[in-house]
Amino acid sequence: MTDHHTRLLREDELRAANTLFRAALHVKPVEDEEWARTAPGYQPERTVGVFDDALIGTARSTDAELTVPGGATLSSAAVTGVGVRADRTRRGVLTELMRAQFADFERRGVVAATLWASEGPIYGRFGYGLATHWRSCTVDRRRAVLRADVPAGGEVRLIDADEAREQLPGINAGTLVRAGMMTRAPYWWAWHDRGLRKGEDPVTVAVHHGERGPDGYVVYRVSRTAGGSGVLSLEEMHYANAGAFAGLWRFLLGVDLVDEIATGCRPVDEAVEVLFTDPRVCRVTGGADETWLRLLDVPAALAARRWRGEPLVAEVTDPVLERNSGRYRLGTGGAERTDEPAGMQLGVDALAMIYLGGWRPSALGDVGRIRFTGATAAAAADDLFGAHVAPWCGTFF
Ligand SMILES: CC(=O)SCCNC(=O)CCNC(=O)[C@H](O)C(C)(C)COP(=O)(O)OP(=O)(O)OC[C@H]1O[C@@H](n2cnc3c(N)ncnc32)[C@H](O)[C@@H]1OP(=O)(O)O
Repeated sequence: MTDHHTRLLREDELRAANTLFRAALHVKPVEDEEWARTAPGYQPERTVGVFDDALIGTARSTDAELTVPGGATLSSAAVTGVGVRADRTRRGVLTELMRAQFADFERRGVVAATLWASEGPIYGRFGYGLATHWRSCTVDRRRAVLRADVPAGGEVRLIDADEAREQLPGINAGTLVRAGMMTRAPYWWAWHDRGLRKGEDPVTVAVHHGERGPDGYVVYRVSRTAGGSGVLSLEEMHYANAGAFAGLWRFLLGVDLVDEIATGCRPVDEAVEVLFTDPRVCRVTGGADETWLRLLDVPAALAARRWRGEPLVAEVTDPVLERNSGRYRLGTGGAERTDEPAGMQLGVDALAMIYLGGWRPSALGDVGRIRFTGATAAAAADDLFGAHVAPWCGTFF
């Protein structure tokens, strides 16, 4: 790119960035009242802009801690709000935004970045890899009968938007048990609060109380057609334990005037159908990629996660952040740089795909994304990177 400059935006420029982003998504600008509710969702010093004679591109992030296999967390950035003016696309503005963000993340010691991609081909070239997935189901509520062995769960109580603002951050923080889950900054909760207070259908928040207090919640809307059939759409369900999961489902099945419960974006291995005497009352309705992950500091990321099985040397190539390229010995003792010969060779985007356990390394080997040397390397990599639980973020940003 020529004739441009890139910098962090000032507070009085954030609304223009929001308008630009919305226009890039073909959505009209927010009104004044809505902007007052939107602005608190912008973390200061985290919105980048590219200018020529005006603002032509923007991207922002919020700080988060990302859970990795084994339960440790990484300092991370949740990237969103990426947009380039329609008359300035395909001339390197996004590339410049990514460069500026990566430089800022490096300065601040951020180890990983995640995002929800609007389109699949955009972010791989910058080293992001598709790391987590979701699936959605519809439960036929009138036919659904819980099995006798499903835990009873505790009491479920409705709370209003003010109580939700106060209580949900604490409850959510106790539920981040899966790899791929992230802490939510106050800026994220400001955005969530806005969502609770707008829209045609009322939003309901219900909290589960277990033996040790609040340990899960659901956020949902119910829409009813003129013919009278009702659909309960789950916007969020988070729980810290099996009792809360069962207790929340028991509550949802009891909500009146509902024919179907649409789960929204859930973990691919969440055993919803197994709750019911007839698993077929739960129909899988969709699935897609959830978050993309960029490992910005590969040595720190590899050192943080748990490894199982026999050691293996991985040779990583990172054309964008060259400092990450090199060989790493991975094993139960940890991860460290080495000169030993490699058993697997892969790009940093493929490393991001397998890092949280969302893909088997051997499956990526089958399609040419990872090269293995030696008869046992693929199986060893599957053991090393294997996760017992499917990674899932569960936070939209
Ligand atoms: C995390 C989020 O916020 S997701 C939301 C992302 N934003 C949107 O989808 C809004 C609509 N789209 C846009 O604003 C822009 O088209 C962007 C941000 C996706 C891309 O911005 P651009 O400035 O055009 O990207 P840039 O010119 O740097 O492209 C770099 C490369 O990516 C490719 N590329 C960029 N966008 C796309 C795309 N949507 N599909 C396929 N390839 C793409 C370009 O062709 C280019 O490839 P090349 O280097 O081989 O020529």
